[in-house]
Order: sequence, then C-alpha cells, then structure tokens
Amino acid sequence: MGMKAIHFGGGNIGRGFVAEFLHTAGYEVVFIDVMDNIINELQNTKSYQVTEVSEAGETTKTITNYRAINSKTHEQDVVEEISTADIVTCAVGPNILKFIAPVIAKGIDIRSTPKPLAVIACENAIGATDTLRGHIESHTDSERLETMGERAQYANSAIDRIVPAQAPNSGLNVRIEKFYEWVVEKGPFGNVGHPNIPAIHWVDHLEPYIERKLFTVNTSHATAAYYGRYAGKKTIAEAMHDSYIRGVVRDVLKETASLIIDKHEIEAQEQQEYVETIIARISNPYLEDSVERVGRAPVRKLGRKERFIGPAAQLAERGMKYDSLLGSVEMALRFQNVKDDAESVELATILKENAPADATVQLTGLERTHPLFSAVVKVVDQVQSEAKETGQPRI
Ligand SMILES: NC(=O)c1ccc[n+]([C@@H]2O[C@H](COP(=O)([O-])OP(=O)(O)OC[C@H]3O[C@@H](n4cnc5c(N)ncnc54)[C@H](O)[C@@H]3O)[C@@H](O)[C@H]2O)c1
Ligand SMILES: O=P(O)(O)OC[C@@H](O)[C@@H](O)[C@H](O)[C@H](O)CO
Repeated sequence: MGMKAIHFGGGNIGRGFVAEFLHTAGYEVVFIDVMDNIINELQNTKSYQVTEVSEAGETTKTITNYRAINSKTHEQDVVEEISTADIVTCAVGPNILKFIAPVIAKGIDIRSTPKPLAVIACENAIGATDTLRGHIESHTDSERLETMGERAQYANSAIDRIVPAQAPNSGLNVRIEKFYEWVVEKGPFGNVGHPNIPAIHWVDHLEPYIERKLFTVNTSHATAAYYGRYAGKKTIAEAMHDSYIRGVVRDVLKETASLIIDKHEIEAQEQQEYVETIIARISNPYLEDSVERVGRAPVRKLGRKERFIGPAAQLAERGMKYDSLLGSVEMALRFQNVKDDAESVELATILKENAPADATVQLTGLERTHPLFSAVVKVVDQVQSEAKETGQPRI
C-alpha cells in the first residue's frame, strides 16, 4: 500500500507548502478541514496548481493524488483514516490545535499498524507539536498513555514560506514565493527513523532554527504590517518601500540578530546574510501580501514566546537593547477592531477594561517581576491614554 498523509487545514500553507512537499515525497494527502467550500472544491477536483512567483518569472507545479474530508460532518471517517496513516500534519493556526486534538487522539488510540504515526504540527509557534501532543494526551485514557510511543511519535518543526491570502477567484490554486524552509527534529523518531520527505531538513536541535525564523521573518513581517497599517499602506511590499518603515524594520532586526548571535552562537556574518534574504523576501512586490493578513491575531502575536515579547524578554534578561521591539509592540497594540479579525476586537476590549499593568499581564503573560515588564506597561499605558483622549487608538 502507498504512503498516506493526513493533513489538517486546507488553507494557504496547507495547500501551498505542506501538501506540495508531501505529494512530491510520494504521499497520498487526505485534507481535513471544517470549511465546506474548501472541502467541496478538494473533493470535486483532481488537481490544483502551486505557482512560485518571483522577479525571475513564474513556475507552476500540479498537485494530484489527494482526497478531502470534512471533520465537522464526518469525524468517524477522519478517525479511521488516521488509524491507518503514516503521518499527520497540520497548518490550522496555533489556537486551533486544541480543536483538532480529540479526533487525532481517537485515531491514534485505535491504531494497530506496526509503525507509529509521525505527528508534525506546521504552525508559526515554538513547540507547536508539543502543544498538540499535550491536547492529544489529555483526550487519551490515562492507562493508554504509557504505550502511546508505540502508536505515535511527535516532532516539532519550523516552517517558512510566504503564502499570502489568495485572490477570490483562484479556487484551490496558490501563488507563493519560491523560497521555503521546513526544519524538523529527528530525535523523536529514534530507531524507527524519520519519514522520507526530501524537502525536510532534519536536525537534532530545533530551537536555533525556530527562534531564528520566528524572531527574524515573523518579527520583521509583523513590524512592517503594524507600522504599515498605521501609515495607511495596503501591502507589506508597500510598507517596506517606505524608507522610514524599512529603517524601523532594520533597527528591530538588529536587536533580534544580537540575541540570535549571542544565544545560538550563529556567526554575525551568517545572520546578516539571513537578515538581507528576509528583507528581500518580505519586500517581494509579486506577493501582494496584505498588512491585515500579516498582522492578524494580535493577541497571539503579543504572547510571551511570540515574535516581539519572546526576543525582547530574552534581551532584557541579558541586559541588551530592545527598544525598537517595544516600538513594534506599541504598533501591534494599535491593531484594534480590524474587520474580520476577532482578536483585534478582543485586544481593544482588554485595553479598554484593564489597568495598564493588568492588561500587560493578560496580553503578554510577562511576570510582574520580569525586567521587561515596566517598559511594556509604559507602552500599554501610552496606547490606552491615546484612546481615552480621542476615543480610539491613533490610526
Ligand atoms: N501563510 C503563510 O505564509 C504561513 C507560513 C508559515 C506558517 N504559517 C502558519 O500556518 C498556519 C496556517 O496558516 P495559513 O496562512 O495557511 O492560514 P489559512 O487560514 O489559510 O488556513 C487555515 C486552515 O485551517 C482550517 N481550519 C480551521 N479550523 C480547523 C479545524 N478545526 N479542523 C481542520 N481545519 C481547520 C481553516 O478552515 C483554513 O482552511 C498558521 O499557524 C500560520 O502561522 C503560515
Ligand atoms: O501566520 P502568522 O499569523 O503567525 O504570521 C503572519 C506571517 O508573518 C506568516 O504567515 C509568514 O508569512 C510566514 O511565517 C512565512 O514563513
């Protein structure tokens, strides 16, 4: 029998990254989603196209050999597919992991195949597979946990490829950048060996890769998005074309680079080259990536291990400079009441209803005794005061 991958999330990165590389590696991909339109389209087509766009032109690949199941309406089918699959991946967003865990737990529990299932969450978050595993374990009978390792193996990953929101008439087709990086821990697969997926770079220690990615790509991306929206820009490329915003992004990246070089002993020259690649990538005018997509979910992005507070906290602990990152935090706090973004409404409510120190704890999870805490409270206070004066943040 051929190899089978179950992939949760038939969205942009699911179709344009994970499924592409699983397909190339020879897997049949079974997409699981809760959106009727995506499932219907996947069920009613035999192929879709992934087009890489860059100044060098366009290259198109055709993805075939997939099926799709709606987990909202056909949960038992999903459970059975998982029980005979080789790998489960997901790209649903870090806040959705808890919702997909119960069905994965049921599928794992009834497995009787000799090889354990490989589980790899492909989200922009540190330790996303660990988080998913925690939710799966909390939906597994305690007496079955001891033998879980015979049925499933869990590996964290870092994924990098910019996939903007797609044009409304593009159907399943995805336009993406050429660059990609998929790094996964190999240790958890032990003697069984890791899955054979040529696109994956297997490593012993993931932390340097995921922190470098999140604190360079996503920190700069989100900085451009929040400053860009504040300045009335529509896309990230447009924001990066603005010399002031570009300068701010560079300042922020100097701070995160100093952490990455110090903590992970990456050579300064290597990090500088990485930074230049990322600046070129996020400035790519062919991607048309909106500031709203990149700024989406500001409460998640202000979290303790996330792209701003994560590096700023570690810099503060080391007595190193972090004030440009605080500027990004300030702009993120102004991403309030944005259309179709529930967290931007939640952010506005938290800022409205709480004193600065309480709002800081609620949003960032920073400990009140942390060396970064008072600096963030000041920024929160500043944004709250503007809203009190004008009835809204300065947008
Ligand atoms: N787009 C990018 O450039 C990019 C790059 C790297 C990583 N990521 C990460 O990948 C993840 C997905 O991002 P995206 O841009 O593809 O988002 P997206 O919104 O395009 O796709 C998410 C998909 O998950 C589906 N979904 C939601 N709840 C579900 C559930 N309970 N079960 C199954 N499916 C469910 C949605 O219907 C949607 O199709 C995020 O963690 C993001 O940070 C995105
Ligand atoms: O997906 P988010 O919301 O965590 O972040 C938005 C973008 O920065 C992100 O999707 C990037 O495009 C991606 O991480 C590039 O690899």
